Amino acid sequence: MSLEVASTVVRLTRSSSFTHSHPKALKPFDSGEIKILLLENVNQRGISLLEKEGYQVESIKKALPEDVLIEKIRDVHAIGIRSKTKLTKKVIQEAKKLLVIGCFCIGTNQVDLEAAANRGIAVFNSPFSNSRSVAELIIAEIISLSRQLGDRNIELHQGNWNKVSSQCYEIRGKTLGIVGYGHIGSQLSVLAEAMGMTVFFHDIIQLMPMGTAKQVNTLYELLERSDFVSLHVPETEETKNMIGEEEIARMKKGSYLINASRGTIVQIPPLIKALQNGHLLGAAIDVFPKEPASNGQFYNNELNSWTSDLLACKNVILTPHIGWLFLFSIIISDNYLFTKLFFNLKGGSTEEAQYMIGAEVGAAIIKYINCGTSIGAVNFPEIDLRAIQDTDKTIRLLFCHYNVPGVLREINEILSDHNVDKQYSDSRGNIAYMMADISNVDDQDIRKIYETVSSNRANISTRIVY
Ligand SMILES: NC(=O)c1ccc[n+]([C@@H]2O[C@H](COP(=O)([O-])OP(=O)(O)OC[C@H]3O[C@@H](n4cnc5c(N)ncnc54)[C@H](O)[C@@H]3O)[C@@H](O)[C@H]2O)c1
Ligand SMILES: O=C(O)[C@H](O)COP(=O)(O)O
Repeated sequence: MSLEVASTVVRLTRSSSFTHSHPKALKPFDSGEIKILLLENVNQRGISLLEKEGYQVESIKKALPEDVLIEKIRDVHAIGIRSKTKLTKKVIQEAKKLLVIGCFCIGTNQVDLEAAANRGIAVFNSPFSNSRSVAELIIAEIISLSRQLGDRNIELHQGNWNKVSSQCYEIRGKTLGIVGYGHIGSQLSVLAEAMGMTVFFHDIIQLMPMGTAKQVNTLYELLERSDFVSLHVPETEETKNMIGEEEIARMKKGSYLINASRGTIVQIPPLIKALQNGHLLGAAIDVFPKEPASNGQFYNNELNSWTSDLLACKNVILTPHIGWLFLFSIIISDNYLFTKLFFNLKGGSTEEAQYMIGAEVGAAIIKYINCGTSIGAVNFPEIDLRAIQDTDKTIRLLFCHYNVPGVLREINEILSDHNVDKQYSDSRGNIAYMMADISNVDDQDIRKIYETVSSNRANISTRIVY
């Protein structure tokens, strides 16, 4: 079998018995050939799962610059990233062997999802493994802002005893406005109500409120009614620059803004102005338009031109995109509140969230490579079939193609000499994906099926697992 075919073929472990039918454990045709690149310090759980499959796994702790990424991605069948790695159309076009992208996080805005789908590359993420951790951080920030904890902490670390109660409040009875009432927003809603807050939320879809929370019709209505505004929308064309001068002006005088969603949602210069002139009493910002690729002394005006102005504002909590992490301790750096995080080895939510993400996304990558299962993909038709039983000579054809009329008839004509045990097909936009389990296929027929299907006019990618 040629390398080209081999790399698109996965072998099933065959059982010796026909009488006791069991699902076949799928194994890569030559697992040593499946190369996986993991970036941005993916959790060990994910690494171990992939290594256990026999894949060649390279794990790098940071995000890579585009030129290095392009060099590396050419050679791999799967890539695992987090929020910093930009998989643009340009990068994806270079990824000639890539089958699957695993986002070991919630957000998928860093990937050109359409470009990936057009190349037959499925993208998976972990939609809610870290939602609770973000919601808990927001509660900590609401209390910290309300009591000016960040500033008091900085002052005392500098030897300055400044016991004040002016403009420090309880959060009980205050109003929280949540923009984006998905996994995180709704968790936050429950926690905030338990702390005695009144919750309003705004979302583009009608959603069932948790507890006694109320959905409001417009963003402006939410901004005008809330003492605290917390943003939990994904980055989309509609949410970019969502909170600017006009929106901040609509916020109540003396209110607070919290952003742990994406750095492009809030325009920082008008926020700085509102903090300087006292319209807002404080802000907590976890995400920034530009973020460094790795840890280090990178948070300065070179990164974002307004950084020093933001650092100079009172009652501003700045954290390095750690919404999902468990806030373990707070220390002071030279001139601003800097949160130092420790992975909580005694069972804090950090380890839990990252372990769950590693397990979930790692498993999705394996199932896609070995079985073709695309359930949970964010850019791709979602299909699966029952496991192949241990009958001999059954293969699974995985055919990703453009959604054009007549293609399935053409493919089924190719398969008509064989017995199609089961078949499933679905489409999403112009991309369609078909899975077919075909029994009684001889070894030489596998190549023939692969070659005829992959040369179909609508072919994007064809794989066979057996
Ligand atoms: N800081 C962090 O470490 C961290 C961690 C996890 C997630 N995030 C970010 O938080 C975002 C939200 O996460 P989630 O899991 O709650 O997502 P989700 O998809 O469950 O919920 C997002 C909600 O926003 C709504 N929405 C979309 N566009 C909107 C708009 N224009 N106006 C109002 N509502 C809109 C959606 O309908 C949905 O209900 C993620 O996309 C990610 O970017 C950040
Ligand atoms: O999208 C997410 O899950 C968060 O923004 C966290 O991203 P990270 O894994 O890069 O920290």
